[in-house]
Amino acid sequence: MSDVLAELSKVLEARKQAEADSSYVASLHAKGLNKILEKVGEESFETVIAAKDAQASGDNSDVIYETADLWFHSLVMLSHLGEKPEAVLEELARRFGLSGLDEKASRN
Ligand SMILES: N=c1c2ncn([C@@H]3O[C@H](COP(=O)(O)OP(=O)(O)OP(=O)(O)O)[C@@H](O)[C@H]3O)c2ncn1[C@@H]1O[C@H](COP(=O)(O)O)[C@@H](O)[C@H]1O
Repeated sequence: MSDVLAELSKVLEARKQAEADSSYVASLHAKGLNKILEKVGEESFETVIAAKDAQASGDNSDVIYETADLWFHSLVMLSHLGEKPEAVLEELARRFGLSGLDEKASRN
């Protein structure tokens, strides 16, 4: 796992015990899963818009910023559910070498 992801994961874990008025992450946990999912949905939408704008303008800076917001809120969601980012990385690692088309065919 990247150092950044590992470091952020540690901070997110610690924030589950923090006071809501001193931490944005703690305030999301205090508001509950629905609020966290609302943020994931909002950031997904903003990422899609930023990608369309990037295609038109040739400038990727906003799509990088919005993708960081999306990844961050997805990590808060996993943390709220008691999961670590390693679980997602392990799932991606499991898929190495498995073509998406072959995987889809195996389900049909
Ligand atoms: N990476 C992030 C991060 N990315 C985005 N955000 C926050 O996520 C929010 C994004 O929401 P929006 O863009 O919708 O802005 P908004 O309108 O203020 O949001 P709402 O009022 O709708 O909640 C902003 O408040 C950002 O500051 C983050 N907040 C925290 N982190 C990391 O989490 C750590 C712990 O943060 P605290 O819990 O606040 O100490 C920090 O040290 C950072 O490493």
